Amino acid sequence: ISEVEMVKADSDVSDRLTLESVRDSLIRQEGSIVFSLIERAKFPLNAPTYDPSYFSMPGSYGSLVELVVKQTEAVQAKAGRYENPEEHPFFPDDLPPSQVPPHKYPRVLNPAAVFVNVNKKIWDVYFNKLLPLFVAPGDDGNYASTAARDLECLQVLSRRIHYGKLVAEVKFRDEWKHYEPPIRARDKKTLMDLLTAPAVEKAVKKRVAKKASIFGQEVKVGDDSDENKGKYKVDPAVVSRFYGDWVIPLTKDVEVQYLLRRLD
Ligand SMILES: C=C(O[C@@H]1C=C(C(=O)O)C=C[C@H]1O)C(=O)O
Repeated sequence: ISEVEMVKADSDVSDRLTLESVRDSLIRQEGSIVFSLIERAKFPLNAPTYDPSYFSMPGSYGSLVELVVKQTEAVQAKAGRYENPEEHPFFPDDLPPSQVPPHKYPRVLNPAAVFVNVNKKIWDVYFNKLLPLFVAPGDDGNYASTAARDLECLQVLSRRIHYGKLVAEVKFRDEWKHYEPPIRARDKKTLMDLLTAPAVEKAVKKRVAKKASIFGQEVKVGDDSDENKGKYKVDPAVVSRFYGDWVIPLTKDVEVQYLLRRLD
């Protein structure tokens, strides 16, 4: 493929970038998030996964979940994962460089987008606010599998929340005349008001609750009893509240942070 075709393909991608296409992607990602939470909820809390004193090995990894996340990110960094502007590591310091030939990702975002990473906050919110609400208390010893499920949840949440960069980019392109003055004035409040769509947020919260109730219901064959009605693998109300309290606000935080750098 020639350089000219490459460039053309690139501009096609940014031409296709619309608020609708970005919102469609966010809707699809809801399914991945709900499924990942359901997978994690197959295990109880398994507190030793998060306890730095549970194990020790050379190098300072902290807890088992930190070991799994740091080492997995190191492997994935070598495989080129973080060259993709849609991927964000939880432990960006000391990551090894990519070992694979560079892929030419379409340049859609302002290059300053790389400085926006809210994964520290996502880590804190996931382990301290969300996890205790949707997993059963207890310990079944499956710590490695538990950490693997946590990593999956963290990665899909991070992807969704950092999609705020793309959301902000389309909103800026559609209405740059409105966005430019508050960006120059570093007026976060006005930016937040401009990018907020209350009706969309309300629909998102309703839809994720519905997805959690559909994807997480017990499916029985040959049993007409209502015994399992209303029993879900992950409580739809918890998912909806988590979206409203954290996922949406963090996405908007990413949007504002990105917009503040949009004219750099
Ligand atoms: C993502 C968007 O921006 C804001 C954040 C939303 C979200 O995180 O779901 C929804 C609506 C907006 O308030 C959007 O407009 O779609």
